Amino acid sequence: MSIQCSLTIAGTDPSGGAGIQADLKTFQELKSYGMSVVTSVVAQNTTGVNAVHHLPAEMIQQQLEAVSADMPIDAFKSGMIADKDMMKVIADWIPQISAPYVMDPVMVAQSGDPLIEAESRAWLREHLVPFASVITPNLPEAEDLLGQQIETTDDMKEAAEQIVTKLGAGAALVKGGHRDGEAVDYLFDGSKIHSYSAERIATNNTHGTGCTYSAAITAYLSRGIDLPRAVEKAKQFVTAAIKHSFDLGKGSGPTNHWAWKEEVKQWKK
Ligand SMILES: Nc1ncnc2c1ncn2[C@@H]1O[C@H](COP(=O)(O)OP(=O)(O)OP(=O)(O)O)[C@@H](O)[C@H]1O
Ligand SMILES: Cc1ncc(COP(=O)(O)O)c(N)n1
Repeated sequence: MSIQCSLTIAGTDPSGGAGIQADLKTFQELKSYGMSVVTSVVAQNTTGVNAVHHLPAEMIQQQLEAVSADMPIDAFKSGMIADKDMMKVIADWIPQISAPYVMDPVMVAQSGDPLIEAESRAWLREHLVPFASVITPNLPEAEDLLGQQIETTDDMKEAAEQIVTKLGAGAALVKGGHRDGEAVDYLFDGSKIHSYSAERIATNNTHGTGCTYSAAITAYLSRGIDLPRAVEKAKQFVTAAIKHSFDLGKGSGPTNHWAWKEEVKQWKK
């Protein structure tokens, strides 16, 4: 039996809704063998972040080498990369890997807690973004990357295009989760804009939606599905996960990684 493999390079969430834990659940659901390199151990739950312990860059390098020396990597993603030293070892490692790279440029948790050092953002933009096959910023992250405000639909499309043409990413998916109305995301794939729309679900349980979405794109890419279609399928996956999210914890609850199976049955009817 042949199996494709996905790797996540990210921080942890012991409450299981975001970070590495969300990524591995998503890979498993989408039939890609899941592997992980931990960047930071984060003591967090649905209400916020209590403490963070960053692993030494050397240890991240050792994990990357351990996994890539032995295992096939058909696609990989990154989430929380807190500082420049970590970014550097990842940037040095990437050229050996010939697989699609999905970058979720995680900057703050939904609770507002910062997950990346302010002074390392420029390094990420200049040295890591150009390696990304696709980058998946939410609106505040896209604003930070480009240093400009994004308000209208046209601004979002233009931002996706500029992240490719000015910052050098292969493709950019600007997500509209933080706007009102329909949840619409725009992908610029280097030649055209694709839009992905879903009903906005009235829920507070959106902890880890960005992690789940980028992990789903990674899993589909690992299986050889092309980017516009991988995003389309990942959007269906994350929408189902939000729609059937769990009222767990006292804050913003986690999404439901099993829900897509029920939804798929509905779509096929
Ligand atoms: N209430 C909602 N209803 C439907 N779709 C949503 C909702 N909130 C977010 N989404 C969708 O979920 C995906 C993740 O988007 P979002 O902009 O929330 O990412 P994010 O802010 O990076 O996530 P995170 O909360 O993990 O940081 C996008 O496809 C977005 O359109
Ligand atoms: C380790 C880690 N990575 C990413 C997020 C973002 O997820 P959210 O914005 O939903 O809290 C998080 N909370 N923790």
